[in-house]
Amino acid sequence: MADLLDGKALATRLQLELSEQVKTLAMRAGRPPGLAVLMVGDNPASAAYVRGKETACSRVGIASYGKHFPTDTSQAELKQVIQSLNQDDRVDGILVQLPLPDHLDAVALLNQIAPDKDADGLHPTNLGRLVRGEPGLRSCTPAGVMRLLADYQLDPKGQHAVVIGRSILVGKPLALMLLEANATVTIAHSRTADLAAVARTADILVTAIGQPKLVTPDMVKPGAIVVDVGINRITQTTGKSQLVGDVDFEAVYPVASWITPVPGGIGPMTVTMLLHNTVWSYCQRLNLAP
Ligand SMILES: Nc1nc(=O)c2c([nH]1)NC[C@@H]1CN(c3ccc(C(=O)N[C@@H](CCC(=O)O)C(=O)O)cc3)C=[N+]21
Repeated sequence: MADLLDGKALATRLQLELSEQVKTLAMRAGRPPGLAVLMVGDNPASAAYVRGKETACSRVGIASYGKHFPTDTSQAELKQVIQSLNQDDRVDGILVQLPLPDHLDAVALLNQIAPDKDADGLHPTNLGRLVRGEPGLRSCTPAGVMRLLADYQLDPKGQHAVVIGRSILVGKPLALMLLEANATVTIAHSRTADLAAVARTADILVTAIGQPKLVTPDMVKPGAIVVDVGINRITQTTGKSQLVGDVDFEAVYPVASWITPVPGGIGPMTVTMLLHNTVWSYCQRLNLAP
């Protein structure tokens, strides 16, 4: 029978700590930290996430400079907006909400963000720092996973971690962070032969796929730690919409030792790490000790 890894409770506690820290820092610096969130188009899920980020910013005293653009905004225009935010001294973090509409080249835009304002940690410079084990801005979702494990004193050292998913947003950076924490890491994905057998060897099983109920109990070693990064909105037979992860929670719960719920697991940790990154950039840029 598993215990819950309560991301929501930890996120609340960390955001409270951040708000105290920001109060003192802003007094010394004469201005609060600033985060610019760029959203293009009107995907309702993205709009909800962006609102969540803005609420969290105001909770901890970060000024948010949200910008919302119509779906048909051009690459050139967005590039210019990012360049002016790079120059804007009030802005310590810049985030481009993904996914972008099809006509836009997301990677090219992420590359425009000044690495010291890259709140999402997706710029090649920051991903390169992660590969080399140097300090830098770390991607928010994987950083949230690591912080949650650390808070529960679940040390990945010597453990076999299996990450299902190889995205730049989650799977790849998370595999590197687990490696940095001395886990033995396997990255599995849609072409992995006998995924169930690979998953079953995991002491720490992380899924970041975006497929409801992908992880069933036969894929989980008894006593494993299960971290569910999936965020899937499904419509129940009753017509109600519900947020679920990649793990068949009810069925896996009895097999695992620790498990993250969805909602209330990694989602709130992701937002908290974004705030943390913004404050970190602010301290670096202003030469403040945090
Ligand atoms: N550049 C970029 N960076 C991102 O970090 C990024 C992104 N684009 N695009 C979309 C994904 C998704 N994402 C979530 C963040 C918080 C919750 C979250 O807080 N979820 C709550 C529930 C929220 C609800 O009920 O809708 C929870 O899991 O408890 C979910 C998903 C960040 N993303």
